[in-house]
Amino acid sequence: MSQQSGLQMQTITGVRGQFRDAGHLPDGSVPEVIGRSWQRCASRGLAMNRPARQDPLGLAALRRQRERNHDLLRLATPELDLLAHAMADARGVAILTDSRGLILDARGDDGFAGRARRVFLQPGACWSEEHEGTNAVGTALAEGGLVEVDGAEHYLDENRFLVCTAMPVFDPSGRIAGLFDLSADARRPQTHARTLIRLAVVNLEHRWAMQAAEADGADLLVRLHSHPSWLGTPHEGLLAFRDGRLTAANRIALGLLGVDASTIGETDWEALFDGAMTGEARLLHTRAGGVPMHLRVSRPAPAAPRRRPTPGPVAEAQAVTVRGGMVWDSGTDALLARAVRAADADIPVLLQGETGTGKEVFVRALHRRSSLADRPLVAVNCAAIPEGLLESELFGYEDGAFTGARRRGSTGRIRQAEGGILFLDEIGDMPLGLQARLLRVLQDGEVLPLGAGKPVKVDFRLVAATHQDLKTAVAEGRFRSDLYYRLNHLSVTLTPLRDRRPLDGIVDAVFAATGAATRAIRLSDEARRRLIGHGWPGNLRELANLLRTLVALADDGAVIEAEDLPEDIRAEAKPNPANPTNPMAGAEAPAQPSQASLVTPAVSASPGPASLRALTDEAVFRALAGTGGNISAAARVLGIHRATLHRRLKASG
Ligand SMILES: Nc1ncnc2c1ncn2[C@@H]1O[C@H](COP(=O)(O)OP(=O)(O)OP(=O)(O)O)[C@@H](O)[C@H]1O
Repeated sequence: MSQQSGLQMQTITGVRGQFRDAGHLPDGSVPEVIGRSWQRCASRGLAMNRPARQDPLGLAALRRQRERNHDLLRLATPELDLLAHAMADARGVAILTDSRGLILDARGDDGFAGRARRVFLQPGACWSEEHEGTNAVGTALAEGGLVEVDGAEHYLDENRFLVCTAMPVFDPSGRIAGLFDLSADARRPQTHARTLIRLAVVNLEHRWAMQAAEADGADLLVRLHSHPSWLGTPHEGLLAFRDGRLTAANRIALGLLGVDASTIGETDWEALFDGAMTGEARLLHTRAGGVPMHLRVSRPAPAAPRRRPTPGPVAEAQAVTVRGGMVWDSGTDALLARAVRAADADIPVLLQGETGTGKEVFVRALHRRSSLADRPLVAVNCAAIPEGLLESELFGYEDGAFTGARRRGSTGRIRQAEGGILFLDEIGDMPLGLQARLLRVLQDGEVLPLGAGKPVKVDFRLVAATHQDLKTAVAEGRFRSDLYYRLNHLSVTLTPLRDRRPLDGIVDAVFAATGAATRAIRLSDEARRRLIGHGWPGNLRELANLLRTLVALADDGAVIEAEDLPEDIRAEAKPNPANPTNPMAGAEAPAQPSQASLVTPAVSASPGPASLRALTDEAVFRALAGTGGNISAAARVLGIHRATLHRRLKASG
């Protein structure tokens, strides 16, 4: 996304005026795609100054729409999770809509989500051009491709505070099935939205085409590209045939063949290729355009074989479930059920656990399952906000409360959580002075914004989390005992990964949640044993990051071997499922364990320069998403200099 400079802003404001008053749009004054959209809006009689007007669906109706788009929602979850993670830090939201622009899911920064709701950028609202004029969602659907709408390029005056990038998702029959959108405040630079969204769409469409080939009983799967080293990456073309007839394709394949979606279900091999359907790897010419294409032909991967049950009680082996891409062992599931009951009964929940055990994931699941699912969840990481800012961030301030305050004051995060859940992460890091103020809010049910004369009533449920041992912090005088007792009504401690059971089931489920099976990627028995025997000082974060990266970097059909694992996991002498002697067990985890070594397979396994580019894109996407879009952190994860990463993003953005 580009951020409009002050000058551009003035110019476009002038252009808006001319267009509104005289219907005149000077050549080159706005991007062509924006100009076309403004013309469409004007011809529908839409006025630029029309106030936000929407009638978002209620919960039951929205649920029905979500059920109707069940395949899209299920398949898009991993990408939406990653995009939401990136947007949480970029202070924006990631959105998934249906094919008409109805918002099915919106996640990311809660503060921005609150502002977005004021213009109905929220689940249940429809952002087609008919409803909202020029906007990334509606305009990308109208144009059928990636569209960015920045600030005053929005048609309605009210939407000018937004900068949005959107791209439609095509299903394997070539129809628009939905769309990803990244929206944020137009004043914040969002430099990598285009790259993130493109990679998300390419990944999703590739996975969808693979699944469709399997589900439709295709007897032939064809991967194609003009350059052979792109084969086996999400950037390859995919075609599925049954009895010689084309039954599914991804958008890349249609583009490479120079045909449109109407050929799916209608055309056969001979109409597409200038050569017979024989052999496994071939170079054939396309009928349309005669371009030479490298093909890899295979039978679609059969459903992944079930593992033989591992020793141990059957009930344990079944006690791992995957929901929304997250993995729940029955022990943690039972803790979640208790925490939901407590939150529903307005009992504060205190969540403790080592770093990476999934505390934040737990709280988001708690919110979704609780009776407050349609109310706000406002998350504040007390360790991430500088001490001097935390007070105003939490409690808000009145107009002109202090120098530098935004003119119109700020409600503060506590009041934003009104009617919902306030999640105070890393509460052990809250300075003592603020602990006293927070205690007062909890006791009195009212908050006094900075510079305000009188307090404001508040009503919210509290969930607090920390990786510190709060009892010790109290004993050492770093945490107020009265606040500790106030928070600690229901205390939930998330078990470190090394002590969770069944650990083999968790490793298998986290691996399955990466979507490995749809690309026929397997773990060798030795690699799996090593993973089960590792001490996992970084807990679920370390396991999930490692498996996602290994799968992203592997070729389709590959077997991930023990040699592909990072040095510290490979080097562990005696794999042992319970791993009680692991020297790292119980130690404070490093901030980003093993991550420098994660990228090794990307380089060593890459088959060629073009393919390396695709794999790098994938690794960059994962690293950015995994670090909330933070360039420096992503560069560290990838083991490259941040300037190199900037350059790479510019090149692909
Ligand atoms: N139940 C789960 N299933 C699969 N992956 C998970 C699960 N919980 C956590 N993860 C992975 O671990 C990462 C970190 O989770 P989360 O941020 O919730 O941990 P945390 O305990 O809050 O960590 P910290 O204390 O460092 O803030 C997630 O982004 C996800 O990749």
